[in-house]
Amino acid sequence: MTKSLILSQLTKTYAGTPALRDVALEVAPGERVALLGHNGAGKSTMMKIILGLIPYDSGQIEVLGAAPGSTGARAHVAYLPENVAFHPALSGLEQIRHFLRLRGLPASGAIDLLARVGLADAAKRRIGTYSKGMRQRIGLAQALIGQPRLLVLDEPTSGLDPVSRRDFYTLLDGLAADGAAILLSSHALTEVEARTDRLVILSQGRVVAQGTLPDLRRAANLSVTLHVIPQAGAEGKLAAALPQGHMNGTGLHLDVTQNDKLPVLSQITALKDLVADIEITPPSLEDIYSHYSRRDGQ
Ligand SMILES: Nc1ncnc2c1ncn2[C@@H]1O[C@H](COP(=O)(O)OP(=O)(O)OP(=O)(O)O)[C@@H](O)[C@H]1O
Repeated sequence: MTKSLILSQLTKTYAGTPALRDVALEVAPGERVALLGHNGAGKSTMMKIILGLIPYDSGQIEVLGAAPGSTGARAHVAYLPENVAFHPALSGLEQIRHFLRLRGLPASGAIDLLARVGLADAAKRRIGTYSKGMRQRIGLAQALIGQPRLLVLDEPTSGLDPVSRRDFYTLLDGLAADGAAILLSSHALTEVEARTDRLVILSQGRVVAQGTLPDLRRAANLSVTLHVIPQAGAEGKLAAALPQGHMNGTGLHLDVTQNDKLPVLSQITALKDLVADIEITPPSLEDIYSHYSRRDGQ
């Protein structure tokens, strides 16, 4: 399948300070990819290069089979910047009509776009009276103009409440199901874990990990937490049988490596007269993210 976005060996330096180093990344049609990274990791720089807003030093980049910023690429790429700013005196409807006219499209499509982002009722109110989440949704309506085939979204859910976030991801699911490729940056690890297909972790301008969450979890080989809840009165015997753990208020806590997980679990199951229950907690995305960021000297 032809990829919607291909970056290879992409390098960018600002006045001697490297912002992207040898970055390789591909996004396929219908794929939702989350770009994660600490402040200053290079996420916005990568997005601006994809949009053709700033030049890069070396490497290759193909956006929908064309050069970034070329007419061919721009016709089908949508961008939602981190801080969207609109004219406060215009209503939502006037603003979207204006964007449609700029793209040479009929202004009559504005109300449908506003309805898709849940702003139909507020369409005639001035943007100056909108909440931050509503302004973000105007930005999203603007990004949906012209049925884009690649969406580049810089922290699109920052400032949105939980219900608006869920609605936003539902909208993205529909776009991806129709074949749009989506690249979004975020610091909200839990939500991207659930709502995207692949994670790319940038650290100091380098891609330090990419894959599905299970891929990253396996590669990071972080420990799994086991919480063993003793039968009433069996706390002492359980602690003696599993000296590698430590007792806390509700049970015995053990951190085990992936390799030790099954042997330790069978050791615990053999103690069934002492054990009431076991809870197994795999490493979270936060743990995995810190692991890769630390590995790169953070
Ligand atoms: N115009 C610029 N001139 C000089 N340095 C810049 C410029 N823009 C970005 N940088 C530097 O490039 C690096 C990458 O910045 P970038 O904004 O791409 O990071 P980011 O991952 O988007 O960060 P954040 O999560 O804070 O938005 C940082 O060290 C930043 O200081």
